[in-house]
Amino acid sequence: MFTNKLLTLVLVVQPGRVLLGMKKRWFGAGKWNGFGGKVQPGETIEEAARRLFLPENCRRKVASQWMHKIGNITFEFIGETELLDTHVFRADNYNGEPTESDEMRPQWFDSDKIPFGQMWVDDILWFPLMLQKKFFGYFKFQGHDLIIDHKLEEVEKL
Ligand SMILES: CNc1cc(N2CCN(C)CC2)nc(N)n1
Repeated sequence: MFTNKLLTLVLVVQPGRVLLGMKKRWFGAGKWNGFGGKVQPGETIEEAARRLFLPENCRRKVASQWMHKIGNITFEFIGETELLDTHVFRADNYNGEPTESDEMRPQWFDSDKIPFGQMWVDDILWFPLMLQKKFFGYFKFQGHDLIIDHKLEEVEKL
């Protein structure tokens, strides 16, 4: 019935600010979001998260525990048989200078000025959880802007 697409999402949360990127094309274009994409065959979810977040020249220099898993959100879109199994990471010790790519335009936001009006509508629901706990989420979407059902629970372990 459903197939599962493995995706990553990396958020950099520092005291008083969060790094987001404006998606410039394809799925989710025009929305601020964390950084991520598809997990390729043969790589782990963590490897994909690093590959998609860190530029090539930084990967070797960054320790593996540099990012840690904080959430797992499954997105279902009515009428589609592919679930988006999104693994969320935090990379708080990031002290690089984010650079624009053809996919994303990075920008720092004050924690109390997150642009939820220009983000996926689920984000306002789970962002508060990512600050201190780990969480499981499930969001059923009608189109791209309407959540018709969702579950969200904090967990000790993912
Ligand atoms: C459908 N709602 C979504 C999708 C989403 N995605 C889906 C696609 N990904 C590559 C990145 C993350 N991210 C958020 N924050 N909300």
